[in-house]
Amino acid sequence: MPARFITLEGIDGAGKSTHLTWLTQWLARHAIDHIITREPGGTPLGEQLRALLLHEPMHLETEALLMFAGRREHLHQVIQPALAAGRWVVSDRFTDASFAYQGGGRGLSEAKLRELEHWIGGIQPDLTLLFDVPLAVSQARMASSRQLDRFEQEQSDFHARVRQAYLDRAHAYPQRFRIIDASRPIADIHAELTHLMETFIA
Ligand SMILES: Nc1ncnc2c1ncn2[C@@H]1O[C@H](COP(=O)(O)OP(=O)(O)OP(=O)(O)O)[C@@H](O)[C@H]1O
Ligand SMILES: Cc1cn([C@H]2C[C@H](O)[C@@H](COP(=O)(O)O)O2)c(=O)[nH]c1=O
Repeated sequence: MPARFITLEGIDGAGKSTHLTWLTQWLARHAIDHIITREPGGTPLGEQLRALLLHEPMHLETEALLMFAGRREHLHQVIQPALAAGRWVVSDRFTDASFAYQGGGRGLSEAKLRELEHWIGGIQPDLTLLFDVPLAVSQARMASSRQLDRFEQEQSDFHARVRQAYLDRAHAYPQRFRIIDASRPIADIHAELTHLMETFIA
């Protein structure tokens, strides 16, 4: 089976981390050699950029450039070598997050985002799991979590635009996106993921 590149996306508090744990166990049960990584982050430099991006105020274009700078390094150091070695890569967020947050959320033009994507030689995931929840659900989940970062602290209209941008991308790229209603009980979501992953590897 060729190595596959899978990404997990969704607004903050949608449940990505919860389902990433499940997916890691599913891959291990199927003896699929894989790595788990994340954005922003995934490399030592990327993790330093993550700390800045999540906590330091900055211009929108600086934010977008740093997201893509970290992604360039991530592709070069981690993602492409793993795929070339036959290992699956699962990334907690990737380029779709820039289109959703810097594009939909903050209003950076799609043309600029596409240019950055092209510039770093961005690849497309084979499968993108979009965990979709209404805002009220994500906000209730975030309320019970740790200290909120710069993105999580944004107003609800920001998160509404991010959600809509994700859904628009999912509809624009139906061949790789799967929209998962993540407002359901965790067991129901994992049953759907089981079916989805079995179909994906068939
Ligand atoms: N389907 C669900 N039903 C009920 N609670 C859930 C569900 N999914 C996740 N949760 C809970 O919601 C909280 C947030 O989940 P999680 O950390 O997985 O979200 P996340 O999308 O990864 O957030 P972030 O990206 O901000 O880390 C956790 O307490 C988790 O247990
Ligand atoms: C890759 C990427 C991420 N973001 C934002 C989205 C989240 O609010 C944070 C990361 O936090 P998480 O708990 O790891 O989900 O970063 C972004 O705005 N643009 C991006 O390209």
